[in-house]
Amino acid sequence: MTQDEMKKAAAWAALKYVEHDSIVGVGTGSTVNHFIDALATMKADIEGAVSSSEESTQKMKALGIPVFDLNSVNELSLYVDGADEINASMHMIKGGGAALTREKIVAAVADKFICIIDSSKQVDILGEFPLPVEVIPMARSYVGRELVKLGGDPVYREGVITDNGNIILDVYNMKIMQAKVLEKQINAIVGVVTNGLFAHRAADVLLVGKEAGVETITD
Ligand SMILES: O=C[C@H](O)[C@H](O)[C@H](O)COP(=O)(O)O
Repeated sequence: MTQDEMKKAAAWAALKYVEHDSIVGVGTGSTVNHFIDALATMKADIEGAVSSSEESTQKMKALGIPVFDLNSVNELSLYVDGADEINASMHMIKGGGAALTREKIVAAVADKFICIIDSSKQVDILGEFPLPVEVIPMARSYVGRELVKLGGDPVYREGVITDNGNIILDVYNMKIMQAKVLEKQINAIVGVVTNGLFAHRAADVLLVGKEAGVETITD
């Protein structure tokens, strides 16, 4: 099985959590793209989706899945998204595709977060994958200096502007032992919109695509 086939297997396994007539929170990325393909097969059975990025919105609209503004939705039973890394506490690093802020917002509203990954994303310690931080452009240098004080090596992601008009700093060389603490510390830096640690809003169910099939892990 290729890595993409493992992503696809995990993504299709998430379909069974989708409730009849519901509005589904949809993440962003190559794994979620498989989920959107899967969701399209039951579009007549759901009300629609709330999207976490322009990329996912375009794909869903092209497949005929109605996309709702989050402000018009009172509750979401489900949010389905991938991750760049996830540990045994279901804490994640996300934002490899620069969609972290909208993902965090939609995930915050949802009752249940289903994380879909291939097995390469499971780690013992978070931080091998550089931690994305969305930053207001004029604060880039200041936030960079503050991130160095926290022990990281921030690198400006050249040529990337988020859906919210901001920039991304990727923080290298962080061995993240206390994800909740670090998530808060980084978010407290003025000029940071949010960071890609999802520890306060961790995953509830993890679906891992593996050679042998899809493993389900619950918190
Ligand atoms: O900004 C992007 C998201 O956080 C993605 O969920 C994450 O990067 C995983 O993406 P992929 O499924 O492409 O590995």
